[in-house]
Amino acid sequence: MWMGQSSVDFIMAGCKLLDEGNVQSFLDNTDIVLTDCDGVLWRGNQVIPGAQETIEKLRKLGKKVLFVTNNSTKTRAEYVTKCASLGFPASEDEIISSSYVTAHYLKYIVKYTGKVYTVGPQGLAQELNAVGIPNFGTGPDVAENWKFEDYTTLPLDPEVNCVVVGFDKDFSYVKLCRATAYLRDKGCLFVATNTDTGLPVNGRFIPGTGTIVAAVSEAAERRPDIICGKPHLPIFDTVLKLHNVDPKRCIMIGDRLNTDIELAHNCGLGAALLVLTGCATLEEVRQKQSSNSIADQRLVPNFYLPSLAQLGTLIDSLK
Ligand SMILES: O=C(O)[C@H](O)[C@H](O)COP(=O)(O)O
Ligand SMILES: [Mg+2]
Repeated sequence: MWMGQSSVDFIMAGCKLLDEGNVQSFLDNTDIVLTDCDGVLWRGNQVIPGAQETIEKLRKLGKKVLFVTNNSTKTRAEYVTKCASLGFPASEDEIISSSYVTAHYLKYIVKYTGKVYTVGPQGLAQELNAVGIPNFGTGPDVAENWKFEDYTTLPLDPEVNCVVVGFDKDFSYVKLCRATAYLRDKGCLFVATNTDTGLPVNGRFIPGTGTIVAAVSEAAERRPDIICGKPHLPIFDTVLKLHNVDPKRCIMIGDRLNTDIELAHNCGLGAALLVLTGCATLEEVRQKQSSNSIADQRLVPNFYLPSLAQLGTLIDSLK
């Protein structure tokens, strides 16, 4: 059942239901709403009921809404099209995707000048192209009648000094071998767009980018040097570069504790609101809430709602 618990029989000290008693101060302390996409606004191409209306109401209240997604499958321009088609009109600069963040981080922060071997989607390849970073690897790559000795003769491009892993629906054993061959050289940079383990699509959970990153990590016996998406800083650094916001006046609305909610803690945002239409459950929040580990406490949201629709209803109650 997607819509979370119908009633909650426990009150969690650190995490409160957003309600008519606290929503006014919640909104008064907010100028910028960073909203996650998969699991908050939509699941695959299925819009979550009430999400469009709530985004519209937030904008009517004068809040700047930014779409901050770990999804690396599209360029920002393609996200503008997707958002418009699903009823969330947005400009490119209002969309901060892990594909865009990864390309810009490599170009302008790492100042990477070589070629990239990409285990990832077209959207990521196009964002890398847009900043002038040559890359290859996207698309199907399978070997018929594979023999193990083929692995030792895989041609490696000497100009590749970075492997980037994103959401790759064409992931294959051959790609795993190529990525591993490059990454066995410790001087080759290992970059991941994000490490979400799964995402909600049309009522099912499908394996996320994190499962592909984990396969490459295990085979190469190393962890990514850089992870660009939530909860890591590069994606919020990009928000700051594009919009120069005050983190304390930002709230993060998300469906996953170890990306959306943890980002809020990592970046000192004003508050984090969890909605129960995607990955996380209240039981998970309760477990983190009652844990003694600081790492777990950083996954606890300030507020929760069954879905974004209820925030729209609360906004109506203020009139
Ligand atoms: O597997 C992935 O890449 C992620 O699960 C997915 O794309 C998350 O997107 P978000 O919830 O950040 O919009
Ligand atoms: Mg999500």
